[in-house]
Amino acid sequence: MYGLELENENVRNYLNHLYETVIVRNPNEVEFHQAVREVFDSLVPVLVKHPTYIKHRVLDRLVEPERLITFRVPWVDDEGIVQVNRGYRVQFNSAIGPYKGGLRFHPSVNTSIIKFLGFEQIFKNSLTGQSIGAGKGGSDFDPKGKTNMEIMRFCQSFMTELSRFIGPDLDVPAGDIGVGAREIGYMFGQYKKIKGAYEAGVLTGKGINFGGSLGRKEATGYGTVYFVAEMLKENGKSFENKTVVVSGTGNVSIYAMEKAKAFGAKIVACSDSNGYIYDPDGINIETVKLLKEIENKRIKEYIHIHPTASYKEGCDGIWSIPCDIALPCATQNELNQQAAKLLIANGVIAVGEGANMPTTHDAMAEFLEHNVLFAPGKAANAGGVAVSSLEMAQNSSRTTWTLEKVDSKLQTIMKNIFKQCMEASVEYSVRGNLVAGANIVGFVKVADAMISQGVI
Ligand SMILES: NC(=O)C1=CN([C@@H]2O[C@H](COP(=O)(O)OP(=O)(O)OC[C@H]3O[C@@H](n4cnc5c(N)ncnc54)[C@H](O)[C@@H]3O)[C@@H](O)[C@H]2O)C=CC1
Ligand SMILES: O=C(O)CCC(=O)C(=O)O
Repeated sequence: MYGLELENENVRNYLNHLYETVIVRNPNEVEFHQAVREVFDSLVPVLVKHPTYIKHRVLDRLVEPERLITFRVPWVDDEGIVQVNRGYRVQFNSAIGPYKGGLRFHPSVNTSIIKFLGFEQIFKNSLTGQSIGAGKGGSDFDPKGKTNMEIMRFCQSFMTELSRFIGPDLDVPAGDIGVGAREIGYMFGQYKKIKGAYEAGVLTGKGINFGGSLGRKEATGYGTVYFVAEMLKENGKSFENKTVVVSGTGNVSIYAMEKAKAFGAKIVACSDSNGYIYDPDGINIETVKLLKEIENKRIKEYIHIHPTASYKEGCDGIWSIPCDIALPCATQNELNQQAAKLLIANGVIAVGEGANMPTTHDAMAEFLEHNVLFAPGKAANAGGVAVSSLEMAQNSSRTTWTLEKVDSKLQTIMKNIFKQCMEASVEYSVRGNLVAGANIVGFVKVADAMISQGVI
């Protein structure tokens, strides 16, 4: 017993020291520090049991991206004025496959955001069971208020530079915040023009008529709900007749709402970056799709179509609405400790992260302490990148699968992820702690591959 405590302490010291090094080497990158801290916290028992990971300095290597590329993105707006943004691609880890991860266009994008997202992607992509490494990228470009032609010119300029660094067997970007099928289409067109070849597998999330996969658009949101459904089932519960609050009204949120509703839940609230709507009768998802996917309007317009609903400015208030299940699906650190306390006081039974790191460290601790079922983003939102990998498989074999086939594979993948996370939580004596389970399973596969491939 004493021996184990000593080993635990040695491992903790090693991790604390490494964490300090990460802070010193990556100053001011607070989101990246947060993502690293969460993973380190979970890995103590793994390193105690398998000191070989320390001997091979796997974590020391893992926290250092293989490559971080930044570049200038000049473009001309509709007034003929030259604008300049900054582009990023982090190629974090290629131990188990080509770099894979989305592109985010949002004014908040900086090195810290891109690195935290790329770091998360290592474990997430590993969890999918597919052969995909980890990358992430984007730009501080703000798509809000830009015309279609401005978006196209920006995407073309962005891809002109990015095209030097990507390829179907090298690095395969996709969408994220601010990047959907339209942007992927413009970037794909530019890549094709530059390369003079039709390399369908260079991007995923493409339009269905030029190599995109059926079911990719829905995959992240549906996958999140499939994962949460497994977590509820394990605890003798389900979505049936539950009240659900979902933040965001983007790609992930809309399809999480759609699947949760199909599973018998009532969605009472959703948001955008300006505010949130509350509809005690249940949100009409077709109206949300119309406003957001077709008309590109703010969510406050919803109340003009459904007068039973109300609208409030500001996004944080959404967590004060009583619900059984909360699905944060908008952005990082959108659910803080105060919000967690409110949700708990109002009787929340489960939280599923559709977004990447939407829950702050303190808020997550609050949920775990109060036995709220908690599905971490790395596991719960892995369905998107998993179906991206299925898109790559279809592109390589020049085939197109039916929606039923893709969705059935997605369900199997999400069930497997849940099962593995659960089993790891049991093996390492933290039964039901899926944060630890996800970090452990995601880590072990990549770590073993890194050791097998030598010091590179
Ligand atoms: N698109 C995908 O396949 C995947 C996305 N994710 C994550 O899911 C989250 C949402 O991504 P998407 O739905 O693709 O993006 P999106 O651009 O389609 O939608 C983002 C939504 O979040 C809202 N939002 C943005 N900033 C906000 C803020 N500061 N406060 C409140 N709301 C805000 C926007 O108004 C919008 O409704 C992100 O964290 C992303 O990294 C994770 C896995 C895959
Ligand atoms: O589909 C992909 O490649 C990436 C999805 C993504 O960016 C994510 O999982 O956060």
